[in-house]
Amino acid sequence: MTDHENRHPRTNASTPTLDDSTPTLAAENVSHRFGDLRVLEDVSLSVEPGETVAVVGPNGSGKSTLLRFLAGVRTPDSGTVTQSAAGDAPGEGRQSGYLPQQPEFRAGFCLRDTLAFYAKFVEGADIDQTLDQVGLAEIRGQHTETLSGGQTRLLGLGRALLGDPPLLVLDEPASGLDPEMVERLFAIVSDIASSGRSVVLSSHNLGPVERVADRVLVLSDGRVVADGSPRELVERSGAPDLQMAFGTLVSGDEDEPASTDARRTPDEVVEQ
Ligand SMILES: Nc1ncnc2c1ncn2[C@@H]1O[C@H](COP(=O)(O)OP(=O)(O)OP(=O)(O)O)[C@@H](O)[C@H]1O
Repeated sequence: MTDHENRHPRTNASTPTLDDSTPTLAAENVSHRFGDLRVLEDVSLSVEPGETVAVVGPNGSGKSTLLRFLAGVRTPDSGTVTQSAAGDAPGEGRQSGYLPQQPEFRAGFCLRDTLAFYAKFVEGADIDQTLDQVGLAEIRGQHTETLSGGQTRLLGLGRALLGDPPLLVLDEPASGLDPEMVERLFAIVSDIASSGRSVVLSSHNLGPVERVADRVLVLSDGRVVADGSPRELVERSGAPDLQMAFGTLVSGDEDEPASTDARRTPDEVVEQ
């Protein structure tokens, strides 16, 4: 995503409303092709205020493509995406924050100046508090080009959090983070959701997803093959936990007991 897209996301955003029953985000029958490749087919999704929805699935199943559409930085071939800032969630004026899978920042600027640049486009952003929230306060003076992959992702998370938007769309926010930061990241997500904001994230970290997500959408080859609470999906698959249920859910064999395939860890599925 370009800096321009980050500052001026294109969405079908509707006028913010005070009606609590309005979903923060609604996607209906989203389909998309890249040339001959069908990447998404009839994906529908609704996210309520305060809800955390995780999109999971194997590599190439369409998660990032879907999240770009949900964030409003790209438009699908067909279907609609509507963002509606509902209730009294904070962040009036900015409907969503987006963390792309590979956040990029201009070299030669320190972290604080970088967030200060983006904060100019956002009402009520607190740069120091945001740097503290994502665990980068101590290196606020460091230049962006000297950051590790995980630190760059945390800075991207900080950019998405600026101004407390009512909707956060986070593409693999935990990728490349050490175990402590993974826990911190999912704790931040929990805090955000408990303050009434909505989060859609994609992740291969199914342990934290099972603990934090209210709903899990499982994509396989661009289709939704399962959608439910972590507990529902685990029970439906017959596996002991979401990580073990993954293979069964992706293959659509939920009536079968957890197979050997289901016992592959997400990492094994990812790194095939
Ligand atoms: N710009 C593009 N042009 C052509 N094909 C694309 C493009 N972007 C993505 N694809 C293809 O679309 C499919 C879905 O990609 P996407 O990045 O959405 O998957 P993903 O589920 O996020 O994967 P991962 O877990 O590896 O990040 C893949 O087959 C990918 O190669």
